[in-house]
Amino acid sequence: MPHSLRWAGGFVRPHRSRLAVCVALSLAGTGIGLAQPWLTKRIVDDGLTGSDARLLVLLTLGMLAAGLVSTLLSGANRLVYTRASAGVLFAMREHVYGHLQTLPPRFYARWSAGDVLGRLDGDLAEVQRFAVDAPLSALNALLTLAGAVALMLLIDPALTVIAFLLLPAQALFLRGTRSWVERSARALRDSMATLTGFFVQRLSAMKLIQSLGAEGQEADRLAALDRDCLGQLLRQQIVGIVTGGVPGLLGSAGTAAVFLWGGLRVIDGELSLGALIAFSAYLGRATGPVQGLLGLIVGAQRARVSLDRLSELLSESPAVSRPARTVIPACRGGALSVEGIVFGHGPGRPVLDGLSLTIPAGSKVGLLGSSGAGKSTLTDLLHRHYDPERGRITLDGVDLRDLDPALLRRRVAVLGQDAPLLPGSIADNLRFGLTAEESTALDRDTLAEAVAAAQLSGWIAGLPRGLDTPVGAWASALSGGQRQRIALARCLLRKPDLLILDEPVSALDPAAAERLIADVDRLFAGRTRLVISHRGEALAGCDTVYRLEHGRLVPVIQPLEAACASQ
Ligand SMILES: Nc1ncnc2c1ncn2[C@@H]1O[C@H](COP(=O)(O)OP(=O)(O)OP(=O)(O)O)[C@@H](O)[C@H]1O
Repeated sequence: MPHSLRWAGGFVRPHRSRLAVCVALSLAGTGIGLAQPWLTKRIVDDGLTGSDARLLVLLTLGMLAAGLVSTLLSGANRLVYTRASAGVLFAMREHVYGHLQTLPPRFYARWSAGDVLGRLDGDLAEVQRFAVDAPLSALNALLTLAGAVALMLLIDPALTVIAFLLLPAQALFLRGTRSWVERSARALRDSMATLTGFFVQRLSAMKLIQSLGAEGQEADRLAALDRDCLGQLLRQQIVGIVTGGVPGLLGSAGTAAVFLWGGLRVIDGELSLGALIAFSAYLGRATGPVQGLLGLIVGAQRARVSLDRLSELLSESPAVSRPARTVIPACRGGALSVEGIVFGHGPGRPVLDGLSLTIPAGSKVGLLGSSGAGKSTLTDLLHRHYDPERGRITLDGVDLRDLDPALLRRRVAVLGQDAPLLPGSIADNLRFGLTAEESTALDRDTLAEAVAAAQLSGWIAGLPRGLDTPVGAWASALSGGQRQRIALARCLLRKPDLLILDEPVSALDPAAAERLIADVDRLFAGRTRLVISHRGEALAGCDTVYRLEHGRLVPVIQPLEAACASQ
């Protein structure tokens, strides 16, 4: 927790001056607010009782002016506060998203999108609220309380002691409910994350749900999740009612005691009526800050749960580290050398076990392997999502560990089987990943050339907005072949030294597959290519073909058709 609080504090610090302005504005507002009961006392005791009409007018005008200034101050305060608190939230979110971008595919295989989203959204907001609001509210409450208590002491010290006699009991009660509050907050957060996860998964699998006629079951599943979430919400409300209600009741008991004791003293003539009215008004002013301070105890307990949930996300570490000093390769031919690498997804279970592979610059090498043999794992290592446990991989003679990962991924392009696109236009997808300068330098003619080379010109010419046609949120309006070809054009624009084709034709019919491979061979002729596929047509024309077996590569010497058929 202290570590997590320090983490949250780091985002609040840059907004210190804005928050100080908020404190100053709210203190000024509080000061003006505190003058009001005093004005009331003067109106009752001096204006009314003393029958002084001129003083009465002056005091009521003073009250009006105080109200106006207080409204202006509170408006300005809200604007400055929103700027600071939104700034903190966005900075925290950018930090967590930045961290998520460093995590390996293994993380995304293990964590559900809903769970990550729940932490990125609800938990971050909870922490931000607490990190910004707690110090402000505590300071505000303490100062308001100090002002109100000072004035209450001035009016009647004994009555002040009576008013706050039950305060320790209120604080002790809230400390005692801590684990209950934390359990209910965590259960609610988990339940909401499950609901978010449900929508994320189901929306992307809607076609499958419809094709399997599973709409009814899915509606039932959602209703069950809703019921669980409702149960947690009600539980949270009960926690809120109890943790707010019991201290509130104790506070009311204090107020009742003030009226009883103070009233008796007014009857005995030991206290003026105006003094009791002013005292009770200050007590009213003090009740808010007291409840606010007590509420902070519960807020801290809830924020602790969210901080813990965020810490779990932030403690996930990247699988690879950036080199202390990056090496710039002397040449850029795309020669690849894999030297006896060992790698597994869990301890003692190597997927690649002493695998070696040499691809001379400019050659085309094929790779066969049954499902689960480790082909995608090898691709992930070549793109440095992971480092081998033993052995090394070099590109143009430089260990991948010594290359800037961003530069490596520019030089090694992967054309995978599902070619995902991002929301935006076709042109946006083609430019995706280029730096701002590269993107600006990329004119429409170059884009059109890449599109023509990837055999997309005819299709794009028929689209109403050409290259600016949006591909849709999940690009589901495009065929697998169209997505593949957009991805191919994108690869072309990046001019990689090594192109890895990981099951590039699995979504295509044989004729389309043959055309795509012929186009790749034409467009990337002379560049280094590693083609991973079960299909003979993808491996045709390879200089060498290997089979991945038991974590190692063996050269395929039999004819390709026979080798593919045996997969
Ligand atoms: N994130 C992961 N965590 C644990 N095990 C994993 C993970 N990713 C892959 N594996 C396991 O590693 C082995 C190799 O998987 P990989 O995806 O590399 O195989 P593949 O040859 O590409 O298979 P396919 O042709 O079916 O895509 C499999 O047994 C797989 O279950």
